[in-house]
Amino acid sequence: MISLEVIKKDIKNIAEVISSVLNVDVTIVDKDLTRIAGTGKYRNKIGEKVSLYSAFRNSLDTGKSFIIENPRFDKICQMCKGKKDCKEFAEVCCPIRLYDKIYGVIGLIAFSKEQRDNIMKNKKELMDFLAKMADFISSKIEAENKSYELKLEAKRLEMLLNNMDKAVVSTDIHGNIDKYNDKLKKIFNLKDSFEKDNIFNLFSFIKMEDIKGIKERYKSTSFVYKKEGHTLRGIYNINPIIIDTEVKGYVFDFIDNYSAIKEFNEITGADYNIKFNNIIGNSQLMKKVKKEAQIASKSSSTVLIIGESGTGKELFARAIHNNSNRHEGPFIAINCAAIPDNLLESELFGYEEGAFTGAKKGGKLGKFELANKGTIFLDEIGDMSLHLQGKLLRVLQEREVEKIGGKANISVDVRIIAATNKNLESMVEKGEFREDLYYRLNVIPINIPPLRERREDISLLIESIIDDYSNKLNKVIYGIDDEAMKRILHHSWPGNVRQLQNVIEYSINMASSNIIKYEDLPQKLKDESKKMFFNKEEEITPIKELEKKEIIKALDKFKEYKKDKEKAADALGISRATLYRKLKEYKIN
Ligand SMILES: Nc1ncnc2c1ncn2[C@@H]1O[C@H](COP(=O)(O)OP(=O)(O)OP(=O)(O)O)[C@@H](O)[C@H]1O
Repeated sequence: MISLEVIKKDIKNIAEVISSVLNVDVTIVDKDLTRIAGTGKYRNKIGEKVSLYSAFRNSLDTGKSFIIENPRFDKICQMCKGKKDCKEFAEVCCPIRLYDKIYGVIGLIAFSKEQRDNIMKNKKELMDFLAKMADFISSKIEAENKSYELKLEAKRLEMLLNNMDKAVVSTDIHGNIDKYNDKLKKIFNLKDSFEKDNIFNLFSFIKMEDIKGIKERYKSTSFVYKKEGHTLRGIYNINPIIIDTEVKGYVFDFIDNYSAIKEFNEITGADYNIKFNNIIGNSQLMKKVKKEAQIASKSSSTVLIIGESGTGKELFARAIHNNSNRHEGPFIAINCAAIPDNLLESELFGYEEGAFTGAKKGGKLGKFELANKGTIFLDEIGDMSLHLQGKLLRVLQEREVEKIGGKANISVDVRIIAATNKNLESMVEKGEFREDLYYRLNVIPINIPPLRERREDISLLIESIIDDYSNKLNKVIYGIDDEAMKRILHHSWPGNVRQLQNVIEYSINMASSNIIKYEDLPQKLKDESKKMFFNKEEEITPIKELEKKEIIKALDKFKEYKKDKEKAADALGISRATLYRKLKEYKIN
């Protein structure tokens, strides 16, 4: 809510007009009872506060207009401290209102009988006139409010624009620059005079034909900007400003390569922060692998990670990147098996505008370009076609990328980590994988052992997975009982850690107590246990151990009952006395 002070020049003029028309003294106060305008005797008192118990206060509080015909005797005057010395013959108050808010009061004061008679003669006309004057002031307030709101909005937008990660510029339909943010000047290194320029002159990679007729956001076109030794690569979008189906202008937003990579990583939900201590495993085998990977992280040579599916190959690749001197650069992962060959080529190497039918305007940045100064993780490299293997080999040898349809090669500074669950050596023998590429990739091989070869790690992994998933699933699970653990330890874990995660997630869902029990495990795992019962290879459990386990199970089952021991003995098919004897024998409390 603005104060009348803001429009005091107008208010003073209005006070003078009223005074000269009605031949009485005029005072106009704001909502804090500060005199904003005054005529005659009150001219010298502008800026002072009027009495807290005055008629003005009454008008401000009630929002009503009134005439005090008999000052000192009127009800309103009873609280007034200046009552005794009051020289007024009459007083009129009219609030200044805009919608439901009162901004101040116009007051007329008669200091002579003649002035009072004047007021009393034309009461109605006078009140109408004052109401009109109050409305006039209100309209000024409204205009001022609007201009204040506009200023505030403009400031807000300016702050928003300048705090954006993207560089932004808006133009009219002819491309004349209108507004822009600080980031635009910064990333393109622009001189002040650029504002008078036209977007097509400023950025030659944007063509008038590109924006003509576009009715919706034109997305992710890559650009290269070169001027006076300053080069910038990135992606831009064109957003038409549409009002009532008509295009009125455009907003262009730009992100540089580095931000594009960050955006890419956010889209894929990549976890940036994997470190070696996030990789669980204390077995001798894992300790050895972690040590090798730590050494590899300090080198820039190519790493080939070999391991079955779900053993943590990507986890290792991320930890290597995060522990390397490239950790501030991007980590770009791409699964070579998940993308059809022709698309994989443009994903990896990008293409120039017009490289093929259907190619996007402005072309496309490849993952190698995006990974510049960072690491590219080529997962499932064994699934890459021989044609792409050849292109990849060239990148490894020349450290340059050849874009599809590109005239010049682009040099890149990328560390390559490849991974496979296939036996590349036998693929080489069969002619399915290029031998030269295999040797280029296999500079530092890291073999991740499958879970079945490091069963010592299983309980640690389970602990961490339980922590993780009970949080995610909002359940309180403290651990796993011996029987369930034994079953898990005997499983062959073809899906490795990923499969273990699935089994624990399932069991946490099924668990009806705070401990995962055998019955909570997936049926497939339990069925295997039955099969194992008949398997001669399996170790034999001593009868006494089986008996002890069944007794514990029965006690646990009936622990909530008053006659728990009696019920447990019944279920076990033994007498209570025998149960007590066995509890003593097996030292069960
Ligand atoms: N040692 C480990 N400690 C903690 N979590 C692990 C470990 N190994 C694997 N994981 C987890 O198991 C899952 C699978 O790991 P990851 O994707 O790294 O395996 P991968 O070998 O790359 O699998 P694929 O070959 O199928 O791509 C992930 O959720 C990962 O966090």
